[in-house]
Amino acid sequence: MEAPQAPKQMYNEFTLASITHLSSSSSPPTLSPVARFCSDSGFSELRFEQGHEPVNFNLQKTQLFKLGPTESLCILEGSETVKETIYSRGITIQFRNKEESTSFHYAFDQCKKEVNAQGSNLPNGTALESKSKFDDKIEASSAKMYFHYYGQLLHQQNMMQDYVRTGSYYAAVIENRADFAGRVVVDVGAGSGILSLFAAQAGAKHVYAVEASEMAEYARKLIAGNPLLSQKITVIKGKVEDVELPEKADILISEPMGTLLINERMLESYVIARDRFLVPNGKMFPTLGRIHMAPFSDEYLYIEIANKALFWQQQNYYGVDLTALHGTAFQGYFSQPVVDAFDPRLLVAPAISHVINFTTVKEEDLYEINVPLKYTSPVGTRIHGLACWFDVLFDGSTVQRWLTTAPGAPTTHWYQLRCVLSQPLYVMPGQEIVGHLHMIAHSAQSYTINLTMSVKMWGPGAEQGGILQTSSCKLDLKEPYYRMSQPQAYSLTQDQQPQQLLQTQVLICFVV
Ligand SMILES: C[S@@+](CC[C@H](N)C(=O)[O-])C[C@H]1O[C@@H](n2cnc3c(N)ncnc32)[C@H](O)[C@@H]1O
Repeated sequence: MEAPQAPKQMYNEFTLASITHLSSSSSPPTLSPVARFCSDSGFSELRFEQGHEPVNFNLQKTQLFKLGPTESLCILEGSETVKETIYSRGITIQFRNKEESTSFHYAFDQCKKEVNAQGSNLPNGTALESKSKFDDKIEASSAKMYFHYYGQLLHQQNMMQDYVRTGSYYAAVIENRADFAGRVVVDVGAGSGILSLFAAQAGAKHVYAVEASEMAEYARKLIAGNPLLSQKITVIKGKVEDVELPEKADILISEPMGTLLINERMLESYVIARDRFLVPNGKMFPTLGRIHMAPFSDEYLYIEIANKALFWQQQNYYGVDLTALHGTAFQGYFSQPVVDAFDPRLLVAPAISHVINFTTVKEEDLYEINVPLKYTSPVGTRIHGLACWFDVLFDGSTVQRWLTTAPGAPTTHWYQLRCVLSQPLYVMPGQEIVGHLHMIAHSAQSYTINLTMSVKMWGPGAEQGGILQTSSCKLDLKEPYYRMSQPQAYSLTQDQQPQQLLQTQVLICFVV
């Protein structure tokens, strides 16, 4: 067969013999319509012009089939939704001759190739073509910023310099040599490659270090700089959702934890890597994670946040009354979770824990997490919200090791997180606090948090379960307020019973 002649110009115009819309096949075919490849609207389109009403087919979603030498069928997938049913649109094209048909098909294929090559770099920045499970659920702009961040050495250094974190990983690996020696390891999100190097030190047979960001190049360099270990490590640049590995892994190692454990949504990638690469009953380091939640009382923090909105209470800011925006600003400040290291004496009751077992959890289970809350306050105080932190377990065959981010424990770069209520709750000693912490994943690699806390009636009538006060807030885990103070000595004027609370905290953090 003769190779088709390239059309003189791409994005060409073709005069056709006729076109027929499949959805209105009873109407007579329109004569001498024009088909044009263009990108006027920012998308690459195939435009059919017939009279006044052009019909546009987005090339990303369009397929072209040959029905005969001069007849073709053009289908635009899923172009219309009627009552939740998705319909495609189709047009049969009659060409004036074989040559024009060939030329049109060639132009179509070339434009299609260009569109696919552009991928997520389309003019409006939207990724129309889903390439992987990751791209399906994560906004391209978020992923771009995320991997740009991790592609920089300074951010990898920041994590490596968290010695609580990195030291715990090192100890967990080296103390559990038996789990690594002679085994195939996959490092999920290898970053600088540091965990791969630990695994190689522990005698791994081979380590596949999978890293999606530009950091993969630095990891190669770092690993090559350690020749005794480098023979055993292969760096693979790509997302764990997409890459292929030559063999299955006996053990996965990863550091997929974000603020509150779940921020960044990397746990999902860890679970996908498990399903793609791990042998049945293979090990995962870390093995499980727990989110701990406890009510707290912190008058200073509350006032600090409320005061931020005071700016908007000015009635004469260069002659302008700002008060119309005070309410919005006030709510805005309370929609930011606070990240800092706080004194554990601020906790009002023992924590409740939500366990995520990485070896069994389904990826979808991480899309929405709902934790019922129930506490009894041992003291009378004002509750300002919910304090949260996490820990992970390395369930080694030799040693079980925990890495904790609890308040009062050595501070990590994750600190702790507090959801602050704009309406604090008053509790009496012995009163019950109930509520929910509801976390819903969003496409910017984080979660929307809905917190509701209620204080049940105390005293006569409490058996009826009446509710006195309810307070709730909605926060975006992606937009925290980094307060980052070191633990401070809090004065006893905050209605605290330090000794009792300290004991509570010790119980929560270290009895596992
Ligand atoms: C928290 S850092 C940990 C880096 C390194 N493992 C360490 O412990 O120092 C997470 C790393 O995983 C990478 N990453 C995140 N999601 C990924 C994915 N789906 N596929 C491959 N790498 C990913 C990030 O680019 C980042 O370098």
